[in-house]
Amino acid sequence: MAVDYDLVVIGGGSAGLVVASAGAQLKAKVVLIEKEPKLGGDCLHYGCVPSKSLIHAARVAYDVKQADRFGIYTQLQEIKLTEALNHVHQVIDTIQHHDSVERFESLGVEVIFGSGQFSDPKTFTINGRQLKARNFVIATGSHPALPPISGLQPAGYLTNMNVFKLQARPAALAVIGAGPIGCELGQAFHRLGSEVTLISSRDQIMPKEDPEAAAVVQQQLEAEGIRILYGQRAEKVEVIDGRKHLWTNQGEHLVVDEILLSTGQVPNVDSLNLQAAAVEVGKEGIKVNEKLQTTNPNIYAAGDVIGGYQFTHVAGYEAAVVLQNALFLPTKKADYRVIPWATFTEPELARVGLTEAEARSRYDDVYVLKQAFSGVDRALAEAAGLGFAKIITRSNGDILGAHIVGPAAGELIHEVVLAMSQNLKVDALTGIHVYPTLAEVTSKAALQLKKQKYAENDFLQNFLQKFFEFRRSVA
Ligand SMILES: Cc1cc2nc3c(=O)[nH]c(=O)nc-3n(C[C@H](O)[C@H](O)[C@H](O)COP(=O)(O)OP(=O)(O)OC[C@H]3O[C@@H](n4cnc5c(N)ncnc54)[C@H](O)[C@@H]3O)c2cc1C
Ligand SMILES: NC(=O)c1ccc[n+]([C@@H]2O[C@H](COP(=O)([O-])OP(=O)(O)OC[C@H]3O[C@@H](n4cnc5c(N)ncnc54)[C@H](O)[C@@H]3O)[C@@H](O)[C@H]2O)c1
Repeated sequence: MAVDYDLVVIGGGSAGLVVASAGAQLKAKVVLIEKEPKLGGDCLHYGCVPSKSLIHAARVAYDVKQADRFGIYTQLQEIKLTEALNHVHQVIDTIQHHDSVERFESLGVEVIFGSGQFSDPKTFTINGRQLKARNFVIATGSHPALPPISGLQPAGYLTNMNVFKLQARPAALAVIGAGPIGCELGQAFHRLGSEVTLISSRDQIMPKEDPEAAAVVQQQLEAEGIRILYGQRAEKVEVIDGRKHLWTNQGEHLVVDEILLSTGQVPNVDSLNLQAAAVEVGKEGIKVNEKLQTTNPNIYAAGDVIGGYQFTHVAGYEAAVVLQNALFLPTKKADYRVIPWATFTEPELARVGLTEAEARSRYDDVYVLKQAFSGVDRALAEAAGLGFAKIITRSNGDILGAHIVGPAAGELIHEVVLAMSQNLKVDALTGIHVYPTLAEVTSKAALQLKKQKYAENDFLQNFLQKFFEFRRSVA
């Protein structure tokens, strides 16, 4: 049976845009469907871009407040949240040009706005049209989870979907959930003048991270004045005299002006009629195999909608895997061995590969190579000596993972990412680094393997001692 398209891509965000543009440039006939009136998805409109833009404004405010450390005395007169948010929206508008319909159409992609659904395993119906394609790609992303908190709905709450449209700064803000969204936005709002309480369901913030690295961020958040409630869950909310009263399961009672939810993301699958297409959904999202085929092999899925690593760069990587499999032979498997990510708090926290605990559960010969930023001259020059780099290796120098918490951690991690992706030994990171740079933290950490092994090797130390004694005696 002939079909109209090579690819129907559903969802115009990080994953869908890569599949659609690259597919069209490879001369496939591609249609892209987006339910919102703009392309770009969460990352551009409600996620990475607005959050990082607001974090930058917040950092400027913090630096101004801290300037007296360097003998610079200035008075911070006022912080206007709405003007900080203007910066956020200007950045979105600038990037939007790159994700414009015109640009995609000029690449040869047909763009349809609307919300459709599968009518059978080979047909997607939208705006009264039946689109038949050789392959489909579901890239519909995710939306914020709504935890079962009594009274939350009527009291009203913020999520990443509406927080960047606030018209006034909340004097007091409760942030429910201490994952990356809660920590990044909690610190940003606090620096912009809100009194912030972060509710962490665990006894540590950012539970997916190396505990020692997360503790450094935790220490900084608390030092700045953010209150963190540990091992507590928000349970009940009530509006009394115009303010939001929140109770936790430990009986803690907060009175705030706004509540920000950051309790995880849920895949966008409900309106697609996936049953008609024989596409199954699991606990985390659409079920896929290693080639990112759903339970219907002609339908692929990528990005947040399949759960797993919910990051823009992972969505882009999965899009590339899908593109190759859907347009050519389905032989490419997604490989998640070297996936980096960073949380853009200050200090930043970046990670790639295994944690120390994960590494020790798999191997007996694990080495932990650690270098504090307090031993990196450039970090001291910039008064940013908090944090460390930790590289996890095996005895033979194989790199299993790395965790960097400190200045520019999100940039610095890439040297380790390159080494891991190319299967280089940790020694490759000890090459000459420019002095004084923050990147020395990686080379100094990497050098620790040789140092630790030498410290363990009594035989070599004794041998060298005797060798030099002998040489002195015959000189
Ligand atoms: C506050 C926040 C900060 C973040 N910061 C970072 C960061 O710094 N770095 C990072 O790597 N990641 C970050 N992320 C995660 C990142 O935004 C997501 O992982 C990424 O956007 C996922 O891409 P996607 O293509 O799967 O989904 P999206 O980019 O959300 O795209 C999905 C698209 O599908 C559309 N859609 C949904 N349903 C339908 C339907 N039925 N029909 C048609 N279209 C539909 C949506 O409107 C959307 O345009 C952040 C997320 C949040 C919430
Ligand atoms: N810098 C980045 O790359 C970045 C930034 C922000 C978000 N993201 C992505 O967005 C995704 C979602 O982020 P997130 O922070 O919402 O999710 P998350 O799942 O990482 O963290 C949510 C936290 O909220 C807790 N929680 C759930 N219900 C609670 C309750 N009732 N009370 C208190 N705590 C509760 C959970 O236990 C969890 O620790 C992340 O997985 C990440 O991939 C990435």
